Formats: sequence, C-alpha cells, structure tokens
Amino acid sequence: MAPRSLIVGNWKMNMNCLSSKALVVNITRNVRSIAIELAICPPFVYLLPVSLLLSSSKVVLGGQDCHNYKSGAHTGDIAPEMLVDLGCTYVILGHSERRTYHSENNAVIRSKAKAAIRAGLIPIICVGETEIERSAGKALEVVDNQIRGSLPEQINSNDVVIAYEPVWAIGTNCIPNIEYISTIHSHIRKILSDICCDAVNIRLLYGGSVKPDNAKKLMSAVNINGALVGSASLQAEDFLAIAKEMS
Ligand SMILES: O=C[C@H](O)COP(=O)(O)O
Repeated sequence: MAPRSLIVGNWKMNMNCLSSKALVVNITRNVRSIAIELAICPPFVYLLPVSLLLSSSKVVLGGQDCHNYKSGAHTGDIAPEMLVDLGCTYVILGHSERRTYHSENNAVIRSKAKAAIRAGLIPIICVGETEIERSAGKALEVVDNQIRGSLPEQINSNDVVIAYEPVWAIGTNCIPNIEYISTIHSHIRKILSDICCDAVNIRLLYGGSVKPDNAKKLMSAVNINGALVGSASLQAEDFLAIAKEMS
C-alpha cells in the first residue's frame, strides 16, 4: 500500500498577521472533505497565531527552515525545538531558495535534517536541478548528489519527506511532463533504497507551479505521494482544490 499522500503549503515570505489568520480559518472551515494530510508552513512570526487556530484541526503545521543547534548565540535563527514548541510537525529544509540565496550546501542541510529529526520534526528535504543543469542533461546526477549529500546516512521511512522541485518550474507556471517527473522520482526512490530498508514508504512530493488545473495530471506520475505548493497555497480555494485533485 502506498504511503498516505501529503500536500504542503509553503507560504514563503508572504502574508501578514491578519491575512494569515483569515487564510487558516478558510482552510480549516472547508477541510472536512479532504482525505489526505495537509500541512501549512507560514513565516516564523505567524506560526503562533496560526498554531492557535489549528489546535482542533486536522491540518498540521511546519516551519520553513531551522538551525542545526538547539540553542545558543545564533542571532536571527530558529532551533528545531522551538518549532516543536509551537506545535510544528514538519520543517522544510534545503529549499532551492535557501540553497541559492543563503548558500546552503548538502552538508548544512544534512546537519539540519539530523537536528530536526532529533527534535521530533519530520524534515521535508528539497532537491532539484536548475535550468542550466537540466539543459546539460545533468538532472539525475544533480538530484542524486543532493539526496546522497543532504539526507542523514541512514533513515527510517517515516523520518523524512522528499520534495523534488525542479528549480526551473518554481513560480514559472511551467511544469515538466509526467514522464520526466516519473523518471526522476523513480531514480530518487532507487537512491533512497540505499539508505533506507523501507524506501517504498518514504513520501515523495513534487513541487513547482502546482495549481488546481494540473494537480490531477501530476498525480499520474509514478512514485508521487503529494505536492509542495507555493503560490497556490496562499488562496484557501486553490490549496483545497489541489488537495481534492490529489486525493
Ligand atoms: O515550495 C514551493 C515551491 O517552491 C513551489 O512554488 P510555486 O508553487 O509557487 O511554483
């Protein structure tokens, strides 16, 4: 049996306190008919108000990043334990925007992933090739290196979630064809079997321009267990429509 599907909304650096609360209320009001797991990842400063509104909902919470230390002199950083303290289940790690604009490399992401798991979080570890790498025919090689370098050396299937996000598909309204996603996902599943004896049960998400009108088609890719959604997660109707299409 395939692992339970998961749709994650990454709000990135969007929303304010009022609009965050309104969005969560709209999602939770209409979530009853959704059978799969839903997670939302607001900016750090809105985790608390959102968390309070989610307390009796089946929607779970995640952070967008975390540090690899528990505490200490790390101005501006957030420890995984702090995310747990606010009720988070997940934390996104290694998003291409962090790899690119914050120079996060595989070693840093691996260290954060280990710290997150130790704290009781499930890291959603992002991998994916850039347009230049895709054009050079290096997508499989890039993803292979990122998976082998960013994940802990040994994992159980419920320790992590993997999100395959081709960088060229993020925010572009341009998604790869299903065969392309299937090829990469099958390769990822194969690599995962080297570090996890139960790799078939690791959830593997696709991310990059997921919208209500392409969600159903995306689910026909092989080895896909849900989506990491950016801009379409900022509207309750779109986010829930994607979840329905992927259920
Ligand atoms: O984390 C989400 C991804 O970067 C996808 O963003 P997008 O759905 O706006 O393309």
